[in-house]
Amino acid sequence: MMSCRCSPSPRAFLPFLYPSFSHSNGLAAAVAVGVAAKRRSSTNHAKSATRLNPTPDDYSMSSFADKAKLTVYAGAGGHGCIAFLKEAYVEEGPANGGDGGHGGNVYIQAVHGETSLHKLSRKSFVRAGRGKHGQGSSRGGPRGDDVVITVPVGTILTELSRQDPEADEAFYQKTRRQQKKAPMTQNARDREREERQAEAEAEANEEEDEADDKDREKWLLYPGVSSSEARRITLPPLPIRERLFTQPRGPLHLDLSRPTPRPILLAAGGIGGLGNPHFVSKERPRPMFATKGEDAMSMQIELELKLLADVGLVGLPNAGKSTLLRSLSNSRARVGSWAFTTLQPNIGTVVLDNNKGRPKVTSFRRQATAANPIDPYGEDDEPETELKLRTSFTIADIPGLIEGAHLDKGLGIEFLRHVERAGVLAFVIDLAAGNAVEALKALWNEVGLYAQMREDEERDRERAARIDWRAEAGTEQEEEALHTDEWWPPTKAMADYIPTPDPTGLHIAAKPWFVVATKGDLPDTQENFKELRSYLDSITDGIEPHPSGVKGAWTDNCTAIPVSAINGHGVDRVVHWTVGLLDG
Ligand SMILES: Nc1nc2c(ncn2[C@@H]2O[C@H](COP(=O)(O)OP(=O)(O)OP(=O)(O)O)[C@@H](O)[C@H]2O)c(=O)[nH]1
Ligand SMILES: [Mg+2]
Repeated sequence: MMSCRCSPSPRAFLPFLYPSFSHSNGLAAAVAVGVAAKRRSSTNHAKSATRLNPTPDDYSMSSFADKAKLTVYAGAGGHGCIAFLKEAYVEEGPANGGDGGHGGNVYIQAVHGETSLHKLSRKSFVRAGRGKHGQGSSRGGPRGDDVVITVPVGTILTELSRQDPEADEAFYQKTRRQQKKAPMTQNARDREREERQAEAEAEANEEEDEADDKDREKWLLYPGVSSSEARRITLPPLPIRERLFTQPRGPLHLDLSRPTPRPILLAAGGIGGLGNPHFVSKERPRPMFATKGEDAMSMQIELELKLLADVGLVGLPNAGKSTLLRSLSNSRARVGSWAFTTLQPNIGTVVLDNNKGRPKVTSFRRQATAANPIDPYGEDDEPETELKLRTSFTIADIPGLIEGAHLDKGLGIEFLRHVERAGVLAFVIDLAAGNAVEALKALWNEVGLYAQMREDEERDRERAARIDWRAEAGTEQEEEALHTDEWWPPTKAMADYIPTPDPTGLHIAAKPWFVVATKGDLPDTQENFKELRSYLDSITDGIEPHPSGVKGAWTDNCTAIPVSAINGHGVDRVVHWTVGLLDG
């Protein structure tokens, strides 16, 4: 049996959270001195294992991945069929080849319940089903199966590149038409030009042949047709057809920060080919050809998950973040008395009234109204919202930051992107591990540098998006397409649009924040706390600048809450304070 290493009374652990005990009670003071003598580090692993002071192997393992790169393939269309009715006494039956089925689509949907991209990160591609070929007796091929990629809420999709045979074809046809028009505008009197025209025509003829060959590739001929017969067959012009679903224009950038009620189309399936009955005419009662199905389009995408928690815990390694998360929620985050115990982010849910003694906190959150549930393309910046009673909030605990994290020291600052979207930041500072003010400044410095880096990246991305590579950009066709295409909002005319950049770092520094001064049970921490609190007061009063140095940052009410997470003391104040900040 394990010996009880717990102090019999909480007083010994709380020299300043409950200062009256340590001063009025001589015994408690003596115990506190004893504890101080035993303490080598600021950690507390000399106590018996409890839920808040677990053994390092008492944690729930979760597979977590926050990035995935995938190639998505839409389904290709099935080929049309060349068939004729065969019946007794009907010698040459009419054409009855069925059409090919359309290819399946690839969709993406953000859902609650998914928490990680780990399943997708193990895949390199996602493929929708291809349309089946048409068959005789006018049997059309069934459509290919659609695929829905489900991702956690908070995923950002960025399109890296795409191969779209239909867009390539449209581009090719367009350049062909332009080349055909060009000779007509030649000046007939200019001999030199005439010569060049002749040359151009010869070239054009060659190209025409090539084009014919290209068009021929899109046809299927009856297998019984010999090659000499095949050459003699005159094929009708290729029918102009549209995909069943309109392919959204690229490059896509979707911020799935809310659940999407319906899947969003990423890659539209190819069109199925036409069976031979479509080409029956007076002159050609038995067409020996059908069209092939369209090749599938493919797209390379990058998925990046930014966890969507209401509160983000930021702290140095070993500060006590995971213990705090455990004390606030049912989380089973790993706790250990060494740096970098936490290697992957943990999310915990704080239930506001769990009927287990936590005082009921009434809080309201804004959420999109049912009438205006989601705008997946981020066009609608200010969706209509309604107030809903908040029953819980979520906290993200991430690996500890060290000084120089922006230089990729420690685990780097990659994980900060998970707290970047949090409504409130809570800086967890170990009162027993050196000067708390210095620790807070160091943390804010790293957060500020990270914010700058992200803003630079974002600006580069926007700049790249401003270059419109499409062939039809700014032309009549584009205008037309914009009006007929209801699904996809018009692309922003970016060339003359220069976004006014936010002051550097402000998107994080503008968030409300507070400090959780933890390990308050350890002795000699009171002075440190006092200094921290007076520093925070002077920030609120405008005497000291914001610790990140960013101008215009949030300094409305900077405070520090002393807690002893390991004993669960003071954590209710953290809940109340957080809710106050979240409600704004
Ligand atoms: N005395 C005391 N010890 C604490 C308290 N909170 C955490 N600890 C101890 O501090 C050590 C580190 O705690 P963790 O919660 O793992 O710290 P962390 O910030 O998550 O660490 P990393 O994940 O490595 O960044 C553990 O040994 C805890 O038992 C506290 O309030 N009082
Ligand atoms: Mg941890």
